[in-house]
Amino acid sequence: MGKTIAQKIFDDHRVGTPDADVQVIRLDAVFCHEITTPPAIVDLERRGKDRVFDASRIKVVIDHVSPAKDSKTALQGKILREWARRHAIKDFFDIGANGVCHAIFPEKGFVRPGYTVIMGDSHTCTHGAFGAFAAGVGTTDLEVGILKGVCAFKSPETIRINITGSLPAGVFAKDVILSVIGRIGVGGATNKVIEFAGPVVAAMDMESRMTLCNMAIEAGGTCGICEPDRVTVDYLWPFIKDQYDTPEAALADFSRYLPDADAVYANTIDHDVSALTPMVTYGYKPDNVKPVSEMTGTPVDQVYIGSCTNGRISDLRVAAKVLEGKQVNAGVRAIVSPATPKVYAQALEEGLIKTFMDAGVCVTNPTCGACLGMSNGVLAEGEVCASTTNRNFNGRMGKGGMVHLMSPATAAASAIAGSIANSPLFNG
Ligand SMILES: CC(C)[C@H](C(=O)O)[C@@H](O)C(=O)O
Ligand code: SF4
Repeated sequence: MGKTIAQKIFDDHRVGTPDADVQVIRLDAVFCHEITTPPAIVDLERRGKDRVFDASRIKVVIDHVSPAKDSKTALQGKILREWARRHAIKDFFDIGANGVCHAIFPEKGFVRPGYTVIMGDSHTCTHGAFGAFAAGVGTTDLEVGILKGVCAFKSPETIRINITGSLPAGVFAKDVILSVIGRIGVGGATNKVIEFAGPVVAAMDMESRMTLCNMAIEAGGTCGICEPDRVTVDYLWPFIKDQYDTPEAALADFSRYLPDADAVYANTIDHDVSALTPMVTYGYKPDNVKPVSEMTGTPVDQVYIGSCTNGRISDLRVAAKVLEGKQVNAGVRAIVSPATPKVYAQALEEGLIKTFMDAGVCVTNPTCGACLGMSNGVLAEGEVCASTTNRNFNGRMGKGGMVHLMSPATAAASAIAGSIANSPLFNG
């Protein structure tokens, strides 16, 4: 019987019985940030188990509230910092070098096709864009992962979503994933892996694939996975060139993880995007999705462009293209948070930061901050935010605040209009 990508990865990493419903797998990497790792560290210390399975496989960042905004967040950073130092964890990214976890770890080349990765963060699914199995876990699993380098998962069932047709101009990966979630619902992939495939995904760059996989969890998915291909190899080449003679050799190696033609899926969905228009959410669930044209004119108080979904350089380029020579509406405050220092530096070099500043946008340091309503742009009661993030839960960006999820192009256009608006990049 043929196998899916996740099944092949599990086959490579399984410790113990292959047929068990719950399978224990070896971990290639454990990622950590300052919100969920400190409780695991404190508990491990309390139990006399302050050890790590392999310091070189643990990657750590302070990203959610950075710089610290109060004594509580300062303490979270301190616990993580001291732990990383104590265990000689080399890959630790602190103020000045830190960025949003799901942007900075791929950028550093920490994720490879076939890898298994866990993190105490629900959007760990992002890393599946590289053909890896990457899942968010709770404190107990994180502790076991840190200590022993293994994690238990139910045998992965997979939904295959073939993105077919061709993407119209001005319609982006964010619109695709919003339309997919709108179609299958917030529970549509519960406890399943989503394989994103088809010609549209094959034509996407790695950043767009990360945007797709990032929101797999918003449909309940454990992980979103893309097939490793030449695009994956080219992105990773600087990090793997010592391991392989040629990119072709790397590709041949990674193709071990391609799904078999007769792989067995829980469900296969063909999702044609040829007639897709820019999408936006309207309620408090990520599957409350409509075309932007049906929400045009909805007033917004704040526009936020950033996060692990859409804070990468390609996102900033699109936003800057829309904002070039324009002004942010007087009734709106607009915030851009480049996701990593590298993204920030690149945006500076390309003049994107100047474009944002000239338009009246506030550019912050790389951090999650506003995305989860913790700092750098928290909404007041009753306020509305047009946002490139991934969650529109009630109060997500501030108690009593409303969030509309959209692409960077739509967010930038909404900043200019002062209300939800289609970008001029889309001429539908
Ligand atoms: C803080 C962390 C636990 C949380 C998550 O797991 O997703 C955060 O990143 C979020 O997006 O809400
Ligand atoms: S940017 Fe937002 S969604 Fe992503 S990890 Fe940070 S808080 Fe979570």
